[in-house]
Amino acid sequence: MEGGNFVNPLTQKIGFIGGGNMAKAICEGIVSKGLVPYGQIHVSGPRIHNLTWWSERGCHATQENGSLVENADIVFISVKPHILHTAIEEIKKTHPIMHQSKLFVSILAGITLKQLEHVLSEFGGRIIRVMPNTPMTVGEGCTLISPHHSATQEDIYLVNQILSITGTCREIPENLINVAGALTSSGPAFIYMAIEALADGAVKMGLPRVLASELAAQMTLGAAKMARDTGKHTGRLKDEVCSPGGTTIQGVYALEKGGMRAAFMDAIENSTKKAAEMAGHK
Ligand SMILES: NC(=O)C1=CN([C@@H]2O[C@H](COP(=O)(O)OP(=O)(O)OC[C@H]3O[C@@H](n4cnc5c(N)ncnc54)[C@H](O)[C@@H]3O)[C@@H](O)[C@H]2O)C=CC1
Ligand SMILES: O=C(O)[C@@H]1CCC=N1
Repeated sequence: MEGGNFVNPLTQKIGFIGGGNMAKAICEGIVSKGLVPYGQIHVSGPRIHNLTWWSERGCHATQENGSLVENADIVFISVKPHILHTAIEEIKKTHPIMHQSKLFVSILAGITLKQLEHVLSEFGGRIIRVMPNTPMTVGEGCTLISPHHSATQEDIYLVNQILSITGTCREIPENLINVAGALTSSGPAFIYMAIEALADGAVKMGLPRVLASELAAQMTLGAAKMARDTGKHTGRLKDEVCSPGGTTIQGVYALEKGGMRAAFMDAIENSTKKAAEMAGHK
């Protein structure tokens, strides 16, 4: 699903168990597009003073994961994967029974639908596993979604609606979510490193830092749009930049000599393997 211009605001209350980087990115993305106001967003975390980012904006913050789940219609589980059990146990302690069936959306790397089903079984809720990325803060997210069989068509539509307003949202078989997530969710870190390294090179050659960083980011944005929108193979786009005996091919040679392609491939392999390890699969 692609984000469109017309926004039909949601009436549902959206909750986040864990108010860290990724939860903030989703919150910023959906509020800035007008899908929900801050006042319709709930968040929980172990220390209330760590939730000031949320309360300052008018979101409802609580230290109790149980009351968060009770108050929200859709619950994004957005803690670190190793905190999942603790966070869910905290709900059970204060709210062993939920009076309404909830929609749980896990953004946890590695954790499978089977594991989520097991952990959340007592709540009888519907479950969707997603893999978002932080660029949704600026409306250019790339989210993957793998619904559990407990999720209804309405649930899937709703979660698609929420996540596609901040970029794209693509349904994917669960067996591909670790590798696709390595590309889309970890990938931004790899690209930031590339942007930083390119800017460093320009600084080394005398360009002021601020200008180098700004130009590197804008250039990357343009190159990404070319790769996405022209329909041309990236190899052809590269060839169109490389004049015979020109400047660019000298840089291409340096990257090939430095093993740039193999390094990026290794990065995706390592991140994919780590996601499987997090689920307990070696
Ligand atoms: N950061 C990213 O780019 C992406 C992260 N994810 C996933 O999102 C999840 C969160 O990652 P980040 O936001 O980066 O981490 P983070 O460390 O910024 O956020 C985690 C939050 O959980 C809170 N927390 C800790 N214990 C808790 C508990 N018992 N109950 C409720 N909240 C608790 C922490 O105070 C913190 O605010 C992870 O599972 C990660 O795999 C997925 C895609 C991208
Ligand atoms: O590094 C991580 O584990 C998380 C999941 C994908 C992006 N950040």
